[in-house]
Formats: sequence, structure tokens, C-alpha cells
Amino acid sequence: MLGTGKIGEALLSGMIRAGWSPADLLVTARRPERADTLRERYGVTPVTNAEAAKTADTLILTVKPQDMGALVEELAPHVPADRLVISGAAGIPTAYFEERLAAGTPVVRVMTNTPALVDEAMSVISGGTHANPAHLAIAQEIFGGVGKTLRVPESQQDAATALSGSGPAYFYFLVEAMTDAGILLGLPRSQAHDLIVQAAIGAAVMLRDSGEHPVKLREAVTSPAGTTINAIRELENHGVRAALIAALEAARDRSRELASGKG
Ligand SMILES: NC(=O)C1=CN([C@@H]2O[C@H](COP(=O)(O)OP(=O)(O)OC[C@H]3O[C@@H](n4cnc5c(N)ncnc54)[C@H](O)[C@@H]3O)[C@@H](O)[C@H]2O)C=CC1
Ligand SMILES: O=C(O)[C@@H]1CCC=N1
Repeated sequence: MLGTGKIGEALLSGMIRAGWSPADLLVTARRPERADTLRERYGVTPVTNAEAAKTADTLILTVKPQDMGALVEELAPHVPADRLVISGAAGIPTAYFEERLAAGTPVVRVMTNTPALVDEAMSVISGGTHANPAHLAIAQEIFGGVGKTLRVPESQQDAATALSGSGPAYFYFLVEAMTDAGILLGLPRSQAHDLIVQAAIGAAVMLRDSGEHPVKLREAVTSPAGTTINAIRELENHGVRAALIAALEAARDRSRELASGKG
């Protein structure tokens, strides 16, 4: 794991929960204190990027897109062409790595999300030019340990980033806003928070397990001349549906921009 920050640590902890031996996992970090923390917390071995490049079978790059150029430049002289390189960065295409690493290097691009911390990630996987089914299977095994995986053509990665990569943030934002609404309606903050979080969990499980379309689920909540339809009318009046479509389009566009190296 190279660049073990929030996503790298979430994946690392998930791999250990899924049965990977810490003795088989190498990590790199920019700050020595961070490396010490990872060693103490997980029993993994901190190494330099160059050491990882030379010795690890699979390199998982989890630095920010803006830091990827420097990392790949540092790795390039050391990575043998038979090493699998997995990038977890938003925006950056597999071709970026193929152009900078040894000819024929297999590259897999994965967009995961922070619920990897609770084994409920959604990880979207695409292979580059030299990634064969065995390479994709390795990525699927690693990320399958922290949640669901889906293989998509790389052309869909920016959209997937907007939907599931960033997706948890939208739900946290909604919970925050609805908790504020609870305050306005006179509930204590902690109670408002608990009510909304449990409503979110209940709705998420219904969405996953009921087999019903979201429209049907919403209709079942929306009684004639009842409370819900008044709320829905306000959401439509305020253009919330259009706002969400525009928001995800903006996230998709930013992912595309990151590919072109815009910091
Ligand atoms: N945070 C999220 O929800 C998601 C993030 N991602 C992607 O994951 C990547 C990492 O994001 P975060 O974990 O949020 O960022 P982060 O900043 O928490 O982690 C990146 C880590 O890489 C380290 N680093 C940077 N350059 C390095 C180098 N040359 N050598 C060693 N370590 C280095 C930094 O010190 C930092 O600890 C990004 O590319 C992002 O697009 C993907 C899905 C979701
Ligand atoms: O905001 C970001 O750029 C990263 C990628 C997807 C989620 N977080």
C-alpha cells in the first residue's frame, strides 16, 4: 500500500479483517510518525516506496491524484513489468501509468469509498491494456474483502467516482441538513441525529433487500393528503432532484479534470 492515508488505511484494515496476514503487507507513508502508527496499529511493515516497488507482488497506490505524478516518477525505475499496479486515485486513467512505467505493466484502476472501514465499500474496477482476467481477479479479491465490487469499462470510471466514490458524502450532507431541520422543529440535536440516522439505515436496508423500486418504496410512505407529500412538494419546488443531477455531473467533471493534471 503506497501512500497509506484515509483510503489506504481503510483498505489495509479491511484486508487484515478479511484474513490477509500483516506479515505479507508492506506500507509506505510520507511521514515517519505515520509509518510508526501503521506498524503499531496493524503489525504491517513500513518500507520506502522504492523498496515496495522492488519487492511487493502488487502495488496499491492510494495517494491523492495531485501526488501521483511524483510517486510514479519515484517508482518507475524500480517496478518490474510483471508487477500488478492498482491505482485507487480519482480521475487518473490506466494509460497514465502505462505511459510512465515499464512497457507491458498491468494496471488496474479501482474507485472505492470510505465505507470500506465497515466492510460496506462499493469498489468499481477497470483493467488497463495489459491487465488480464487474473489481474482483475486479484483486485476483486482485495477489494471484495471490504465490500461489493463491480467491473465496468474504464470509460465509466468518472461517473462511478461521482456516484459511489463521493456518494457517502452526499448522504452525510443530507443527514446533517435533516438534523438541522429537526432542531428547527424543536428536537434536541442528539435525538434528531438518531432519528434521521435510523431512518437512513432503515431506508438503505429496504433499498437493498426489498427488491422494490425506489419509487414504490417512496409511494408506500406517501399517504394521500398526508405529511410526506407536503415535504416532497417542497423538495421538488426547491429543485432538489435537479440539484443532485447537477452535483453529480460536477463531480464527474472534476474527476475528468484530475486526469489532465489540474491540481
Ligand atoms: N477519501 C475518499 O472517500 C476516497 C478517496 N479516493 C482516492 O484515494 C486517494 C487517497 O485519498 P485519501 O485517502 O482521502 O487521501 P489522504 O491524504 O488521506 O491519503 C493520501 C496519503 O498519501 C500520502 N502520500 C502522498 N504522497 C506520498 C508519497 N510520495 N509516498 C508515500 N506516501 C505519500 C500522504 O501523506 C497521505 O497520508 C485519492 O487518490 C482519492 O482520489 C478514492 C475513493 C474514495
Ligand atoms: O473527493 C475526492 O476527490 C475523493 C474521490 C472520491 C471520493 N473522495
